[in-house]
Amino acid sequence: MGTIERFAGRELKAEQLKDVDVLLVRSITKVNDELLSKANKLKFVGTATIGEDHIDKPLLKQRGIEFSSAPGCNATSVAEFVISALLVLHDRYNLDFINKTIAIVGVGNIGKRLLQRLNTLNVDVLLCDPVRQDNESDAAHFIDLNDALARADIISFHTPLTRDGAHPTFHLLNENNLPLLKDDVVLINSCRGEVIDNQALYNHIIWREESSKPAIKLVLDVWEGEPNPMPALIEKAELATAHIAGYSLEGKARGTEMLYQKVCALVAVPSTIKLSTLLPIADVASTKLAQDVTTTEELKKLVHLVFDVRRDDGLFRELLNSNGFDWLRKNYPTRREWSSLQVEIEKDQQILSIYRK
Ligand SMILES: NC(=O)C1=CN([C@@H]2O[C@H](COP(=O)(O)OP(=O)(O)OC[C@H]3O[C@@H](n4cnc5c(N)ncnc54)[C@H](O)[C@@H]3O)[C@@H](O)[C@H]2O)C=CC1
Ligand SMILES: O=C(O)C(=O)[C@H](O)COP(=O)(O)O
Repeated sequence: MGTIERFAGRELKAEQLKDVDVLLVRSITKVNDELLSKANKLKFVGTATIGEDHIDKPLLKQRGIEFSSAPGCNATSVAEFVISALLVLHDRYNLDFINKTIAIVGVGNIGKRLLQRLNTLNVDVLLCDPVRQDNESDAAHFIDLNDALARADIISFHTPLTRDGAHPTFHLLNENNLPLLKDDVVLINSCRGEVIDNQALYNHIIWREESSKPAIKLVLDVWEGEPNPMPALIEKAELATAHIAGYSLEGKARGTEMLYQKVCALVAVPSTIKLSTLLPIADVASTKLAQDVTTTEELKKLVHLVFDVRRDDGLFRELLNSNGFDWLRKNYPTRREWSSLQVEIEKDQQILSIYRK
């Protein structure tokens, strides 16, 4: 479709965009006025990500530059990251999330996929999404944030990072509402680090320790100040990872394919490459069970056969200081989604692909 020049995500300079028609980025490239100051021919900006907070969209609109992100591309990956993490906590503390109340804050593509999986397991779920609540007629099933924080045993954040509008999410969880959390709460953030005030969270953790209160069980994939997360907060996390919740092979490939389709349309070239032909067979592509999955322990074995987040937590703690946050993400080992595993239930000779979607 044209000449391709590659660049390191954080190092792109304005001068490199002179005479460039199409710019394709990921989340670590800030597309702003300074970067586009020499972009004299730019027609399209694409980000192979769900999040758009690194893109100055009003600027692109004002300059007549078309834009596309990759909505939902790695939503399944994040939802499966959350359940993999919850199953680690089951292993460590016999914490059976299936019998707990889970609040999903932000019920969009990721929140809905997480809800779908939790519904399959008959988990009691609370939903908080004031934007949808404002705009949908049947909004009765949404509750407000403070209610969710006070009632939930497990809270998982899946909002965009926004600083304006009716319901901004910057520091959504902060020193004012952290005290609402239950004593034995599990707190998961795999959306954007800035949605939780990290300093306030750390201060709250220390306050709990000094008050001999139970520790929050913390699962953090995203951090304020990336690529330099707060070391003291890492130490307090049950599971700490380098912004990889969306890093399944399928998720990355879907994001790339979505931009490929957009650029093909832009330059009026037929799209000929199909994602499905590019994905390799998973290392563990099939397994046999004597009977269907009926316990959390059995579910844990199956889910962790595909992806056990302790692998990524171990790499993060081992290599962050020597190799760095960006290196961990750039060298992320292959990880697949549940749909890559076919499960044969011997009992009744059925071939099931559990969790196909
Ligand atoms: N850690 C990772 O690797 C990844 C992180 N993400 C992050 O997760 C975010 C969510 O992804 P999706 O669910 O696909 O986006 P989405 O746009 O489909 O859903 C976001 C939902 O949050 C809701 N929301 C907005 N403001 C809110 C508020 N103040 N309180 C509660 N809900 C609010 C929206 O109404 C929407 O329903 C992305 O914007 C991105 O920042 C996404 C993919 C991977
Ligand atoms: O899709 C999103 O939004 C994410 O947070 C991705 O995980 C970002 O991945 P990179 O673009 O930082 O590789």
